Amino acid sequence: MRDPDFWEDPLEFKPERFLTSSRSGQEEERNEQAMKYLPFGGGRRGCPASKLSYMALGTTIGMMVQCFEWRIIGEKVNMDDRYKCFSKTMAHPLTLTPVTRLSNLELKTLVNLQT
Ligand code: HEM
Repeated sequence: MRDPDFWEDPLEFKPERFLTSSRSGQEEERNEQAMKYLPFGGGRRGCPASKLSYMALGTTIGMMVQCFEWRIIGEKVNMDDRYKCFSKTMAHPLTLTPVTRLSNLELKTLVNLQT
């Protein structure tokens, strides 16, 4: 994932690196980018729910951050990784404890708004 042969500044958080131009003549660049980032697989057996998931992810992550403080064990997250089958995974699985930021009343209101 963080291989400098494939990524410029591999250790920097740069989500804009996945933005591609929609202008014609950039198809090769778009295809290359598409093969670098494959959270939903690709081709005929790629995830059929990728668009649904992208829509849900923003809300889900937003609520996780807004409603909970995520406590870790220790001072900082160990980002070492290792290969597991075909993909990389965390060498030391992350354990988090969610601590609500909201009062019970606020939580109930939020749940009611969503149903
Ligand atoms: C963040 C959420 C999700 C991720 C990261 C994800 C990722 C994946 C990946 C990597 C594959 C294998 C693709 C391949 O072999 O090339 C896959 C397949 C599949 N996913 Fe998802 N998926 C997500 C959500 C969902 C949801 C919400 C559904 C259903 C509502 C779903 C339904 C499927 C199905 C049916 C397949 C099998 C497609 C096939 O074999 O033809 N996925 N998904």
